[in-house]
Amino acid sequence: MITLAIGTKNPAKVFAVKETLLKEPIKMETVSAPSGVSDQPFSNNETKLGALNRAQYAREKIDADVGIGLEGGVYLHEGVYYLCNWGVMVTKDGQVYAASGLSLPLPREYTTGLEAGKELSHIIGNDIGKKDGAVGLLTNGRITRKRMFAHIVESCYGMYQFNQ
Ligand SMILES: O=P(O)(O)OP(=O)(O)OP(=O)(O)OC[C@H]1O[C@@H](n2cnc3c(O)ncnc32)[C@H](O)[C@@H]1O
Ligand SMILES: [Mg+2]
Repeated sequence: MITLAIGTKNPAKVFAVKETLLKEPIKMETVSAPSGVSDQPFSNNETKLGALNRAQYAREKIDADVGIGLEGGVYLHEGVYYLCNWGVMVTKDGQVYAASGLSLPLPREYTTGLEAGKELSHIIGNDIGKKDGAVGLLTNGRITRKRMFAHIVESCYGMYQFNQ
């Protein structure tokens, strides 16, 4: 049995981790963890760093064997803003497993607010980040934030297992 610290209280992220790793010999605990980056990350680098910071903070906070952080952001590609999503898993002995997930173009109507410094979840409203996410909205409910992050969690944990 290993212990895993989940670096967020956001239900979409927490359930993505808990449901994915349900059958594994893991004791899971959620920890409110700061990302250490902007509330609205603006690049893949910044988004990935936010996930890493949350994973490390959460793991250290409860001295767990493993920590995981998940972070959403946007980046500019060929003049269009895309959503991006990253997960990072860290271990007590310094292993780091990072994976990125679904990336989708954002419609122009949302990007004006982003450029004015607003957070995407505040532009869309309705607590979207804690529910189906922008990915859920833009895929007409087919790929929810939980499902998208579950894929990332599965990938990080798979890489962790492969290396034990
Ligand atoms: O910080 P916590 O409490 O964990 O939850 P959060 O919803 O703020 O999650 P992030 O910091 O990872 O998200 C960064 C921003 O992107 C927003 N967002 C919402 N849905 C998204 C999606 O599908 N992909 C990327 N970013 C999304 C999110 O609400 C934030 O404004
Ligand atoms: Mg946030």
